[in-house]
Amino acid sequence: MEGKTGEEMGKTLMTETWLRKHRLLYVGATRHPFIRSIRDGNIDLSSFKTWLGQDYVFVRAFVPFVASVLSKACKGSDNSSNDVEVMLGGMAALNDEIAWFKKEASKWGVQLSDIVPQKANQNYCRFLESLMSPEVEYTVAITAFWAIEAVYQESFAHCLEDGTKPPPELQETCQRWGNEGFGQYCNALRKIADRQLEKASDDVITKAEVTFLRVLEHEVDFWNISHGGT
Ligand SMILES: Cc1ncc(CNC=O)c(N)n1
Repeated sequence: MEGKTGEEMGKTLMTETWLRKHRLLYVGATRHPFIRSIRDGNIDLSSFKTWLGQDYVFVRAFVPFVASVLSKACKGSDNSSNDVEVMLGGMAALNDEIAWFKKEASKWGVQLSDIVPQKANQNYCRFLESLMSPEVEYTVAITAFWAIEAVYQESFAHCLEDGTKPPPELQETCQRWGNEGFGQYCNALRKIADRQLEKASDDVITKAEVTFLRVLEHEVDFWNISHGGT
């Protein structure tokens, strides 16, 4: 064992522990009926349009959240230059994503300026705002960031697996979050979160775990919007 790092010895990282412990909720967030209906090709297109408009609102609120995590990274850790680069890549992708939402909305006849955020969306955005407070530790914020991205990555990658038949007009959506590059980006965020969690106090670890669970719950509620939730 001498000279080996924890990872080489197969030490279980915190995110792995949580994904096992909270498996049911994680599966609920990543295998939601909305995602299943895309994967199986029987999605009702009005649900898709609802999701599109609501997600645009969410993504706009997500940008300042990402900026706040990036700002915390600059202040904190010794590995900050790696962390900042990973997140800057995420910011660039968000710029592209907002342009994509506009293009997609016009394709589907969704008027983005008319979107009224639904209750679950408002709650999720308010939660993001609470995480932007300077009192929220970098470790807690990066855990939330990873979880938010990972849910979308895993959900849409699921729609691209062999034997699935997402409608051709939704392929691009699935690719956007289900592609390999986005998967690698999520892994990079996860590594940062695990590294931070390894050196965190019990108190911060507990806060991060609660935050992780809140993200999963908000994601489930968000998917529910497209199925007529409010
Ligand atoms: C509700 C929700 N969660 C996560 C994402 C993925 N992050 C950025 O696009 C998203 N677009 N929407």
